[in-house]
Order: sequence, then structure tokens, then C-alpha cells
Amino acid sequence: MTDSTVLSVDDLTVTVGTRRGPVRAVAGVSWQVRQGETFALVGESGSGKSMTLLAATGLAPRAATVTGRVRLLGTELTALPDDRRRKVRGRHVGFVFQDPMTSLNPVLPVGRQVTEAAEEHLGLTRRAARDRAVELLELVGIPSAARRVDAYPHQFSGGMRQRVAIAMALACEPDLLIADEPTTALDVTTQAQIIELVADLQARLGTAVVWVTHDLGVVAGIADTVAVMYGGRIVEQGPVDAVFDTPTHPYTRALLAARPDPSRRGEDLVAIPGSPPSPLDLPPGCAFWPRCPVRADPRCEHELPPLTPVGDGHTVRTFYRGEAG
Ligand SMILES: Nc1ncnc2c1ncn2[C@@H]1O[C@H](COP(=O)(O)OP(=O)(O)OP(=O)(O)O)[C@@H](O)[C@H]1O
Repeated sequence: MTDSTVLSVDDLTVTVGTRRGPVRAVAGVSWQVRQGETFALVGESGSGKSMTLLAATGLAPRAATVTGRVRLLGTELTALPDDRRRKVRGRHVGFVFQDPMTSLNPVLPVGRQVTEAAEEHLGLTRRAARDRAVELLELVGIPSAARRVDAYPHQFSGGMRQRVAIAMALACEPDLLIADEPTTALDVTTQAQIIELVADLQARLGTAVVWVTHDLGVVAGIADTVAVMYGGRIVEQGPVDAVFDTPTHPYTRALLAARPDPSRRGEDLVAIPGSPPSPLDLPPGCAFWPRCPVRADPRCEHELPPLTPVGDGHTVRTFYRGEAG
């Protein structure tokens, strides 16, 4: 861990007790994000992206057992009692979710909501909080912010509501912004505006960003580092250029092949045949084996491949070492 490390996740495992038995949602996941860096977590639905972030920030459901170590700005979050962890998280981490209404209260004016956390964590007075709310709404590009500070969430469009949610997430000047599929529910133009807004704010404020997405196009555009998750594990991780230029895990290669590419408009997409594994019934070896078009090594079926370095900061969990790229 270097001095500029904001969040460091070490061997994180999350098992959720369900009526059908324990579900191992996340298994032995490790990664770090540094100041000003954008770290992208990608993978199909159910691969464990959201649970990784919830557990890393102490928000896993009650039924979950979390092991491993998480440090935020050098403080070991996993060792803190709940109330202290809540305080540290509230002060240093901002969250933006897919649906802005997850964070917004429909019956409170947006200005009050934007600075509620700042009032608690930074001790702002009501008057200073209102000024700060206007400032934050201007920062995220809400037109006529001074007037709209008293408006309610339903008086904003979806894209504007997401801007309000971003303003709210930034109110305590967090060191880390967690953006969990914040553009999925928006139309393409608004998506691009929100992505640009976060990148611009990050450049100005130096915030570290963890961006959860299914969209590899977004990753290519904004991330410095990417981790690809499958069946609760990171199967490939590294600098975005390295992972995109020389993808090594057959799953990463399949995801990249399936991605819509504007330069290949008109061509059929290659969907990955089959569906992700049930976390109740994970294969003993590589979780991608049942869908893998390569099946390069007989060990893949029964033996979990170790995470192996294949380049500078680029690691992969596969026995496959075939032609890359
Ligand atoms: N509260 C819960 N109780 C039981 N199992 C859960 C719970 N939340 C998530 N899971 C299981 O944990 C696994 C990982 O879920 P998670 O939401 O982290 O995936 P994801 O990659 O974020 O998917 P998506 O892209 O759809 O949000 C899934 O198999 C899911 O069924």
C-alpha cells in the first residue's frame, strides 16, 4: 500500500446465508485504488461487483459473513465498530447508484438533502449548508441552482436527478466516490454527460473513483485500472490498456468480443453462450469452465487456477497462456 492509496481491499470474501444454503458471493478479492485514480469493476450480472463494494464499505447485508481486510486512508475499516465505521464512511466515501431515487428522499427539497450529510459530518449550520447546496448544484451543472435548491426530486429529469445524487455524494468532499452503474438507467446522451461530469469533477477534486459497470466502452473511456469479475472472483486485473490490448482470460476475451464497437457497426455481436454460474453451485475449478470456448488445460475443470502475473500490474486467474489480444 502506498501513501496515495485511498482504499485497499485484501482477500475479501462474502458469504450470504440464504434459505437454500450459503451463497459465496465474493471469494478472495484484492484490489486497491489510489488518489485520483479510476478503478473499474466489470462483469456480468451476479458476478459479485456490488457485494464487493458493499462489503468493502461495511454495508453488506446482515445475513452476510465478511472476511478479509479493508483499509480506507490507512484506517482498517474491518476492525472498527459499526458506529465508527459509519462515521468514517460518511465522511470519506460518496455513493452514486443506478437509480438516483435510492439516495433521494421524494418529500424533501433537494438542497436540504444535498447537504444533510455535510451538516452531520462537517458541522455546517443550516444557512451555510444552503449556500453550500447551491454551490454543489452549480458544480454538477444544475441550471439556475439558486432557484432550484428548493425544488423536489420529481421536478427534475432522470439525468438531472443523477446530477443531484452526485452533488449529494460530493457534499463532504469525499476521498472516494463509488459509482455503481450510475448511467445504466439513462439515455445515451445523458449517460455521456454524466460520465463526462464525473471525470471532470475527479480531475478538479482529485477524488478516487470506483466505477461498477457492465459496459466495457465506459471502462475504456474513463478507467485507469480494471478488474474483471466472474463467479465472485477477480479473473483478470490490470491497467486498462494492458487488459484491453492483451486480454488473457477467456472470459475477458469473450466479454471484449461481445462488446458493441462503434467501428464494427452493422456486424453481429458475439454473445457469450450459456449463463453465469449459480453461486449455490459453483464449479470446483475455473467458474467459467462450463462456458469456456477454449478449455485449454485439463486442470481448468477441477482445479482453481492461481492468480498469476502476466505483465506489469496485470494478473490473471487462468491456466490458459495462449495467444493474447
Ligand atoms: N442479499 C442477498 N442475499 C443473498 N444473496 C445475495 C444477496 N445479494 C446478492 N446476492 C448474491 O450474490 C451474488 C453477487 O451479487 P452482486 O449483486 O454483487 O452481483 P453484481 O455483479 O453486482 O450484479 P449486477 O450487475 O446485477 O448488480 C449474486 O449471485 C447474488 O444472487
